[in-house]
Amino acid sequence: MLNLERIEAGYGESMVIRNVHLKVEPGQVVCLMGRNGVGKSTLMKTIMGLIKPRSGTISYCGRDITSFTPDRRAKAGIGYVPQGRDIFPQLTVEENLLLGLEAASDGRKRLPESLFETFPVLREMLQRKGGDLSGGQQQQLAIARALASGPKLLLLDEPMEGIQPSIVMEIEAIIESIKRSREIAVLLVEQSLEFAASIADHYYVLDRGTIVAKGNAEQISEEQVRKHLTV
Ligand SMILES: Nc1ncnc2c1ncn2[C@@H]1O[C@H](COP(=O)(O)OP(=O)(O)OP(=O)(O)O)[C@@H](O)[C@H]1O
Repeated sequence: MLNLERIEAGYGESMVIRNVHLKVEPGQVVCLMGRNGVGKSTLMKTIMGLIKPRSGTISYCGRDITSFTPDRRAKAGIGYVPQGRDIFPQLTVEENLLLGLEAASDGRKRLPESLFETFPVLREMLQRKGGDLSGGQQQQLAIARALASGPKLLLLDEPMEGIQPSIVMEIEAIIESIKRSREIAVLLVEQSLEFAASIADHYYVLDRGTIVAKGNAEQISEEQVRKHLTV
């Protein structure tokens, strides 16, 4: 459903992403791994349309979306949770969630009930300011906001970063439940090899902007980890 071919992207003169080919099939969880600073977030932003690739093509559900604005990509069914969450701290939880609905292509105006089944804590906090939530709750809000519009592909950039261990398990459980439904494909930037190996159908390892390893999650080898993932 998502197909990147020969993607090159960067900032100004500096080229960060080089010749990246990557695929996500419907309902799959695909993990993107790599050390800090190798270009994972840059690649996610390029998929979402926040950075224009210098060359290459991005197709989604058989359509070339390389020239689409981020807004059009969201309407086409791509949800994005950036690194650092990016919720609106001054708005209530409900207002944050309603903003997520703007990307809905089916014109829905109400938050789906299923959202609160997945994130019961958010129902209790609907009138609280986003900024008053804990880090883990903000992350849940950011994921829920991206899911509110009913995307078919969810881009999750390091959702466990900076979150206390007990909440990490909750976020992992949410990603597992998304996977079980097989209705939404997930491209997940993840540092924990253990979680990546347990959840991913496929993985890609990025090193200095290039894909240096890929395969089924059970194929991740000790050697690849040593070479490309440990600092
Ligand atoms: N806005 C920007 N302008 C210029 N260079 C940038 C910008 N954002 C990131 N970079 C550079 O691009 C490279 C890749 O950064 P990126 O954030 O994509 O890496 P990453 O793999 O996601 O790392 P991390 O895990 O630390 O977030 C780094 O060298 C970084 O300094």
